Amino acid sequence: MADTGPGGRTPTVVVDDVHIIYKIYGAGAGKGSATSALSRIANRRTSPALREVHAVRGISFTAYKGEAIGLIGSNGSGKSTTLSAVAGLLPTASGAIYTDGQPSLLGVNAAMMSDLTGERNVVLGCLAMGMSYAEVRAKYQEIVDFSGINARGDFISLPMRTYSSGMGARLRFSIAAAKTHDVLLIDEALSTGDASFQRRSEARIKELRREAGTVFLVSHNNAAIRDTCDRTIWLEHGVIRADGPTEDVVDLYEDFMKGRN
Ligand SMILES: Nc1ncnc2c1ncn2[C@@H]1O[C@H](COP(=O)(O)OP(=O)(O)OP(=O)(O)O)[C@@H](O)[C@H]1O
Repeated sequence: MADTGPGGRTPTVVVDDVHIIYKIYGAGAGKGSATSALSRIANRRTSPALREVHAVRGISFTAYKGEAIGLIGSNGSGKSTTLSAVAGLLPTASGAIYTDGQPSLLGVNAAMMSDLTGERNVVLGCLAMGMSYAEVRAKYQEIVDFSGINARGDFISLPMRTYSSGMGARLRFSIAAAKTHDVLLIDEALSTGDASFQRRSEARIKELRREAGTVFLVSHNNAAIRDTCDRTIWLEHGVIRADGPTEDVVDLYEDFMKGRN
């Protein structure tokens, strides 16, 4: 995918008429009432039926090098599903996704070892992103400082299960942001953490963008989307409602949400 696109821009992600369907096994029988659940348990019946959720319905877009793209839409509209598919973590039912380089998904649920200390998770996370031991050593202090985990005591040497959800999310963001990514996918990271961490992470996303990658940001925080992204894609019921300059798309989305309240 080294070819340049219109205007000499380099495409980094091409999503071509993608459909994503979740298959849920054993969710078909019973109406979900307490009595039907009790009767299933009493009769030792399982429910073998298969249900499908058509989460993404034929979306297409091309992302270019240097772009920061916001993904917005109401709950369940398919934003996280789209990001996971671009990261290669979910198969498409039809259509295709092409990426240039390795996309990295940074989600608030990104896997970390809760029984290991923050310190061990930093090392493992960096190694998993392909850094060498020498690079990890060089970056370690910067990551811990950026996360602010040690601001009120030596928390980095405690197991991650003792962290608040905001502290965990900050550490995940700090690890992922320590590396320059070809395609960085961020799911709601900016909505966790306090105001000063949000400011730092917004600044870091801008830096990552300058360092040439493409950034996708899923967020319900429209102010963060306006600050960070120049282009925004609005998804609703798995379909793209608008794709264009952030100001225009967020305005349309806000009008739509006002109309629903
Ligand atoms: N693991 C899963 N199994 C089955 N269905 C799922 C799964 N994850 C998401 N879905 C369904 O897919 C649809 C899209 O969900 P998704 O999480 O992508 O939405 P979202 O726009 O990110 O929502 P939110 O803003 O609430 O985070 C929803 O109908 C949801 O119920």
